[in-house]
Amino acid sequence: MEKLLSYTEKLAILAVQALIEEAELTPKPGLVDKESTGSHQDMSIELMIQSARSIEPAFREMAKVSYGKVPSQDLREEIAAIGRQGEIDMFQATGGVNTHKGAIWALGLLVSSAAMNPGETSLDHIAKTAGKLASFPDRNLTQQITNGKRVKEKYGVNGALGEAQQGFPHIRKIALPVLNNSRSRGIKEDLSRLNTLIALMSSLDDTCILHRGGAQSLTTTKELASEILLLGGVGTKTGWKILEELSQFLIKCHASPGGSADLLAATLFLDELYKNNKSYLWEFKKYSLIRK
Ligand SMILES: CC(C)(COP(=O)(O)OP(=O)(O)OC[C@H]1O[C@@H](n2cnc3c(N)ncnc32)[C@H](O)[C@@H]1O)[C@@H](O)C(=O)NCCC(=O)NCCS
Ligand SMILES: Nc1ncnc2c1ncn2[C@@H]1O[C@H](COP(=O)(O)OP(=O)(O)OP(=O)(O)O)[C@@H](O)[C@H]1O
Repeated sequence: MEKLLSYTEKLAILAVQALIEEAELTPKPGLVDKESTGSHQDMSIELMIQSARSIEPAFREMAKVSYGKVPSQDLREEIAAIGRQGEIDMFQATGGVNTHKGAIWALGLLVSSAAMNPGETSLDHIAKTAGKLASFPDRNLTQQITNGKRVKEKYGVNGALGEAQQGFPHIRKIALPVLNNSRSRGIKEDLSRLNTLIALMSSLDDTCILHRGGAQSLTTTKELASEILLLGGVGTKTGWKILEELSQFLIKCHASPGGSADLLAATLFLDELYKNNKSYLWEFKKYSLIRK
């Protein structure tokens, strides 16, 4: 019982920590960071941190109800109800500002999956299990029109729901490989994380960008982000110059890569989870040996 509580509690702490680390990563184009509020007039770094902390009880609850289970319709509905309460807590903490709706969705599913698979070190498996859970229908879905729904229909993109249902391919195939590759090339941690965000932005059909800036903003964002990667990343002089251009561009069209920011936070969560689960397994083996 003690082990169960400490593992699920830890998942919630790791998720909040990932959100805070994403918010604090500076600079980030169009997003709230320690030096700028990007394209967001109603947010600040303090608000982002307050918001992240307000979601911890929801993550803890999601982890608790998911522990040792497998994806099912019942669990999908339980997690959705907790997620919706998490959104209410977030809006209460921020005075009605949407700081982390997309993040609650992505991280909530991944926290649930990590709890379903205690000690699992295959991040692929964790992301795909989260995808299976997200694929059960949301039978309590409200008819409320969201920005995401509006642009998904208009531009025919998958958005946050599709990304999750496919098992988070942008995290598995782009973000985690870029993060690890940047680190192994000796690039500083902050720049490695920034390269990861840029890689996500070069490919994601981010409904946040679409709804504020339209199709041309998304195309230009992807082009500039791809150019940074082709130039060797943000650590190069020319890559950094294009990063500045990308930031100015996003601010000019009031657009923000909120979906990529959510997936960066989710990537940082999985990266820490991997380290945690490796030592969790080791502790578990040690404990079994002592018992024997
Ligand atoms: C699926 C969600 C995100 C609603 O999505 P919708 O498309 O209606 O868009 P909405 O504009 O409300 O929010 C979308 C947010 O997702 C992020 N996002 C945008 N594009 C993408 C993308 N391509 N991939 C991932 N995330 C994205 C952004 O942060 C954006 O703000 C979610 O809020 C939801 O359905 N919640 C119900 C509660 C639930 O089921 N929770 C379960 C797990 S917590
Ligand atoms: N550092 C960050 N800065 C800004 N947004 C972030 C950050 N990290 C994550 N996000 C995500 O971006 C989303 C907010 O984007 P946005 O303000 O465009 O949403 P909206 O409420 O749909 O739009 P609008 O404010 O135009 O009505 C949040 O759901 C959140 O998950």
